[in-house]
Amino acid sequence: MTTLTSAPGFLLLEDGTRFAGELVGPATPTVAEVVFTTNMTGYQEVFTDPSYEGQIVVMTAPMIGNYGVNAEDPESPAPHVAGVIVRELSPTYSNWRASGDLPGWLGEASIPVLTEVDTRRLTKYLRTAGVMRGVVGAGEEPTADAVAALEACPSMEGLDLASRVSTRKSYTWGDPGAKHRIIAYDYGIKRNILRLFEAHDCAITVVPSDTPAEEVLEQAPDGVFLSNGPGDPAAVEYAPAIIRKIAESGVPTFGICLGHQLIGLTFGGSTTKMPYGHRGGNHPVLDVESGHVLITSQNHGFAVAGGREGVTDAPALEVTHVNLNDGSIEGVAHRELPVFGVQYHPEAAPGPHDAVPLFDRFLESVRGRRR
Ligand SMILES: NC(=O)CC[C@H](N)C(=O)O
Repeated sequence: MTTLTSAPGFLLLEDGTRFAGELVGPATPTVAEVVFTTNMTGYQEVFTDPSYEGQIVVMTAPMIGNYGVNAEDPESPAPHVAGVIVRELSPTYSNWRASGDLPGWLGEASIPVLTEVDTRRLTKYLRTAGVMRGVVGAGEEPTADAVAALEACPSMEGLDLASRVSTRKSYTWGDPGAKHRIIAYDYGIKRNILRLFEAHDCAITVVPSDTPAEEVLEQAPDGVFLSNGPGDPAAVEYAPAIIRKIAESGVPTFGICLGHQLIGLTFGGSTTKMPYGHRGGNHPVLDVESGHVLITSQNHGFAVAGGREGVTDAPALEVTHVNLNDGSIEGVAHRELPVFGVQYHPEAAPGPHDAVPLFDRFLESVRGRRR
């Protein structure tokens, strides 16, 4: 068990609002966009989800760390969050799966944790004022270097972080003899997506985010997957042209989160930054066709522009899912091509499994195309 050593620390938001806490981990100022997630469990999955690259995550669950960490839960090889803010960081843990403690695991990755923070006040503030950049640092008062670092921190809008986290080399996942061959564009892919494809009898080749469409089509995949990922979707400027070529070839194409947003951009739509995004495991989503409501896992700060009536400037797409809290677009499908995307996370990890059948829906279109 790591002995927790903490010193007074602070969070300073870009509008000057300050929150006091106790800093565990590196004392050098850490700057990033400050967002909150309402997941009650699954902190290791959250911290390793590449879509959280470049973000300091506030956990609204009041105690974090009490079941430790293990080798199976990470969604990628290492944590991606820039920092973590909690009400209480548990000094002890207990779970039959645990192989270590959370502070030690975050410490190894040099990720600061600001604990003893009034996370309820902070979350309510971000919900009203909107998410913004912030700096976490050591001391009772923000130091000059922390303020300077905050001023130099780029805005999330316009940032292409997907290219930063994407694999540099392609790799395979699953049994090479599996029934279906899927090529997955990696903008920041989560392991549970790969696991679910594997469980659906797929062999997956994961390719870098800028792989030319021709290279993918040459391999005659049964389906193409566009992954989740961090940053501003509109900043991944090379992606829409690639996706258009793949989609127009008739290969079934499925996108999750960033992948879904890129489908929106490919067919003429735009994306907008949301005031505070959707992050958590309890977001109600209406499946427009069936009228069923799914409780979904979410993690995004941008959305495809439009609403239930349609995707703005993209008449080729129909809206298949909408968020019941704010009416935002949660799913789109191409009216003629076998292409669809969802804003939420059917792979969960963490979160509810209501939407897992979407993988079957994708594989139905894959099978439909095979002779
Ligand atoms: N999980 C994701 O793929 C997130 C997509 C995008 N980075 C957003 O914040 O909206």
